[in-house]
Amino acid sequence: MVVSRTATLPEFRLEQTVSEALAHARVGAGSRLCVAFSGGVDSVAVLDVLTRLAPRMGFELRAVHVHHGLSAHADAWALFCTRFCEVRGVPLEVFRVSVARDDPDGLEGAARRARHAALATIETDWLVFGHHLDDQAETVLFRLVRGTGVRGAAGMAAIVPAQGLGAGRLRPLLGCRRRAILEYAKMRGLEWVEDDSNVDLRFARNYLRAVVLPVLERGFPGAVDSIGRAAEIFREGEGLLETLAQLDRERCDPDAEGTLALSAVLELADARVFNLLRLEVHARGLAAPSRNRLIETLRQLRSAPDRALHLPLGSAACCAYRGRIWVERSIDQAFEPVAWRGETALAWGSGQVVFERVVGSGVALELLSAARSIRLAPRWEGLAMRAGPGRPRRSLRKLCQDAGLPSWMRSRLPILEVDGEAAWIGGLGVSGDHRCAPGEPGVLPVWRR
Ligand SMILES: Nc1ncnc2c1ncn2[C@@H]1O[C@H](COP(=O)(O)OP(=O)(O)OP(=O)(O)O)[C@@H](O)[C@H]1O
Repeated sequence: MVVSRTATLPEFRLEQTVSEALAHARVGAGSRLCVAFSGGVDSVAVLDVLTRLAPRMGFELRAVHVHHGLSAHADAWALFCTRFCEVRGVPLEVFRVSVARDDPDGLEGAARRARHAALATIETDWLVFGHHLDDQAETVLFRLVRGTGVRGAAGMAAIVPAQGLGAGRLRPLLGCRRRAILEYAKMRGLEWVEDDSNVDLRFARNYLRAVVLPVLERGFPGAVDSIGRAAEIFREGEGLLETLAQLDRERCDPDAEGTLALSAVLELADARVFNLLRLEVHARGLAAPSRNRLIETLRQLRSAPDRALHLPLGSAACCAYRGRIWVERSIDQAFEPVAWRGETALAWGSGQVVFERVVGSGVALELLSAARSIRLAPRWEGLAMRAGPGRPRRSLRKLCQDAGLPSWMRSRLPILEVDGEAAWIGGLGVSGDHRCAPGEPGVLPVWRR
């Protein structure tokens, strides 16, 4: 969505901005909206506008307030939110979260994480936030000074459609200046609360908001608008880079396991390899790797394309083995056993294991139906398996050596454990004792990394 920006904002303009954003997101009769309601002026303004639009547009409206329990005023804010919503007949839910004071991300970061985790549990079509253009500029600057790429510099999106089970996210005021929202709130005679932590300059974001941005705007009038516009251009750029990465991915012979042909990857220009690896990392929900790590990874891949490699990429790792390359969560993840009750797929680390129904191959369905316990598990003490019918039982270490699997892969292999026995091992195959006879129905696990 292209964000429309307004310098001065009489009452009707704010309402128009919000209704345009709703129209872009195709919010209409029957849509469920839930305002993330802090009680601050931004979410107060959003909730006020939406309360007036709801009867006209026919959407359902409610609100949620997250009580962090950090400020001495936290109870008073929750009470304010409750009253504000009561008067307008908007159902409000108050979530209490606990925030660790010694979190490595700092208090601010930990509170944000706890808030987002609570909001992610809300069942609604759209979560609506009060972020505005000044917030956008602050976010972009914050990321730039801390180090970011095109995705980070794109700041926040006005519309983030729902993915999977989660709600979509709407920021209908993203094109409005903070002062225009204040003006609106005063004109409507609204009340709001001021978060005392917003003035604490020890917090990096507050310092940017209260000190850096005003100085910048004095020297460069229009700086906030320019940063907002740049963010939109970065967002377009991000979309194009993603498209390019997807095209490159297709050229690199992707297989069902999510691995790519290393030779095809190495034919790409360096910047395209970095772009492709960034997409692979992002697709697994992991933090973007630093540029230095990407440069080092590519250097090693180019200098030893035949070696089994496990190269750190921040919270991810780039793995190369027998001409294939893939990205996965870095080695320090813990793999926990998980029961299989016939699901079509189970998560495994940053990937998953998909269970395909087959005939004449895979694990015999008859054995699975008669089993008392079936789990997907990491290796266990004394684990042994026959690589084929009539073959000797071999330890996991020996099986991996026979198959040329590097030792760093052993701890992460998914194993289908049927009544305490390995029936299938990811990367190695189906056990000779569990294999399906020709013409018989079977289940073939496929490990997508
Ligand atoms: N305690 C809260 N409960 C519910 N919603 C909240 C709360 N705090 C903030 N929000 C929502 O998040 C929006 C942005 O708030 P604020 O600018 O304080 O957070 P931020 O930390 O800068 O942003 P973000 O959480 O998106 O990173 C608010 O307008 C509101 O919609």
